[in-house]
Amino acid sequence: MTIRVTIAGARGRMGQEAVHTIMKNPDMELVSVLDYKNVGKTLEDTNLFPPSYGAPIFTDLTELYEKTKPDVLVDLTSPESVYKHTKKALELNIRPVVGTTGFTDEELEELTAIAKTTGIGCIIAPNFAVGAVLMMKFAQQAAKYLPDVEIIEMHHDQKLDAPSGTGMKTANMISKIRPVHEQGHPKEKETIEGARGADYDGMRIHSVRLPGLVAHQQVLLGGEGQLLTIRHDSFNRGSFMSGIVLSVKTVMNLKELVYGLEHIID
Ligand SMILES: NC(=O)C1=CN([C@@H]2O[C@H](COP(=O)(O)OP(=O)(O)OC[C@H]3O[C@@H](n4cnc5c(N)ncnc54)[C@H](OP(=O)(O)O)[C@@H]3O)[C@@H](O)[C@H]2O)C=CC1
Ligand SMILES: O=C(O)C1=N[C@H](C(=O)O)C[C@H](O)C1
Repeated sequence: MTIRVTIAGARGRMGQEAVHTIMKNPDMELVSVLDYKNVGKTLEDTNLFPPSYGAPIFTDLTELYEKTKPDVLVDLTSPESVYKHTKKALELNIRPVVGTTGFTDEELEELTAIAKTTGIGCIIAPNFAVGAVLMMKFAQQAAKYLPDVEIIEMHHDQKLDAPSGTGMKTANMISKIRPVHEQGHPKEKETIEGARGADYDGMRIHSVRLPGLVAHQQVLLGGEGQLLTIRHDSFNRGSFMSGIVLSVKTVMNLKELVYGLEHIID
């Protein structure tokens, strides 16, 4: 069976790469695009894609669903719009595969509840690169033995959210096995606010934004007389594409929300 896919965010850095990936996949068909520009036109009219890319562009997800009946919505947009898109897709019986980051814990809880009630599959993956998923899993394992952890995530300077979804997910995974405790000196004081980074259960997350970077993270685990560094680098957005393909295929057989690619690669 061919999986009918729609994409939100097709003009973006990730979206363009994902459009090519879906178009090349023999098991998938790109049936439409959700956007607020070029509405009523097709992807080829954006001048970003070859003439054969004829997927029609809609701004309203209900109309898009009625006219093109997608099985899956791949969302690669922005922290502002992703929650609304995901919720609406679940209500319309379209399975969301979400790469967009910036969800609050409350939003994730609410979407999990909606997916459970409706029985519609949904995958929210803060990082689709298999190496990044392994980095998070290895860091979680290591934190059992070295529970003093600092996370340094480094991204291109066009990124909207901080900390990154990957940084947040790493801290979340580690917090499941690491007892909450403050790190550093109990009397430490920041001379400049933010110097010690964001605080996640006592773990510090530092966000670097520079031109030239794509997506990189290192997890530092310190112990008496030793330091373990676990690092992952995405040098281009091709690194995320196999995770998107796997998610689109897997979500077809899910009946609940899965948060993180680690739950589906095993
Ligand atoms: N899970 C993963 O593995 C990865 C996740 N990401 C995440 O994916 C998201 C996108 O990243 P990136 O491609 O770099 O960002 P870009 O800004 O390059 O692309 C986002 C695109 O979405 C469009 N857009 C914004 N709002 C809407 C909307 N309501 N409907 C339709 N389209 C919309 C934007 O249009 P316009 O610019 O005109 O507003 C833009 O074209 C980010 O949250 C990022 O963190 C990125 C890489 C990997
Ligand atoms: O915005 C990006 O580029 C990326 N966003 C995701 C995140 O916030 O973790 C995934 C990857 O790091 C690239």
